[in-house]
Amino acid sequence: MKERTDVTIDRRSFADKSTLARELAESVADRIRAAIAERGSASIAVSGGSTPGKFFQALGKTRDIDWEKVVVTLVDERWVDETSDRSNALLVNEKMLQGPAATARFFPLYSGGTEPDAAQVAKTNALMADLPRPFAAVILGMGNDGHTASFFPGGDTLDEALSAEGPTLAIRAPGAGEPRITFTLPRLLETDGLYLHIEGDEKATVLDAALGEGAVEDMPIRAVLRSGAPISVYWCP
Ligand SMILES: O=C(O)[C@H](O)[C@@H](O)[C@H](O)[C@H](O)COP(=O)(O)O
Repeated sequence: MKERTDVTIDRRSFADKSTLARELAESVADRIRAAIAERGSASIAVSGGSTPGKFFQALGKTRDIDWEKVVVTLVDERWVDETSDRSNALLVNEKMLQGPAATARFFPLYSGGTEPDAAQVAKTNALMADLPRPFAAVILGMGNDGHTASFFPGGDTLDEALSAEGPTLAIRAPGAGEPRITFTLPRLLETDGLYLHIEGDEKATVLDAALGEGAVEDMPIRAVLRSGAPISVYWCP
């Protein structure tokens, strides 16, 4: 397993958060432009949380992208509406979909109500039927417990999340706070470019542990790292 991950993981280190944000935005912008040139449109799926704000701002300011042909969605979402400061959609709207990127379309994962029950998830999945496929870029984050997207240790639908076509499903986990909705792993791997954006020494240590031996259930990001899909890790202190 180690040999296989070594050849597919490209680890890049940057001096600081601003440099990382700029370089990641440039790489994702290249993917978006290439997808539009090849397929006429582009979709990207981004992570929420505390890490990606600067990257969102850098990407959203990029002028030489035909943003009207771009659909932005999230790899996962907390089941809260956009008035909540826990909303990943709110973060994307405030940080990325301003200025040049304001003409992009945003496909939310949250579809209303207090619980992601079957009817609500079906609504989200119906919307995602219009998402350009494959993704031009998928940008993952990682928690210190080894989760990525909403693939949490102890997640009640973790097995399905890592194997089903989806495109999305509900998941609840002790470490997740609210109930969540997440794209499934097979669907996230349908991408021209797969990125992992992490910052700080603690997360570098967590990634090293995830690259070692151990169960996927303990650190679900292992499912991504062991998938054989090429992944670019963007890290800075
Ligand atoms: O909604 C979310 O919480 C995310 O999409 C999640 O998967 C995130 O990427 C990690 O939890 C890292 O979060 P931080 O950037 O806050 O450390």
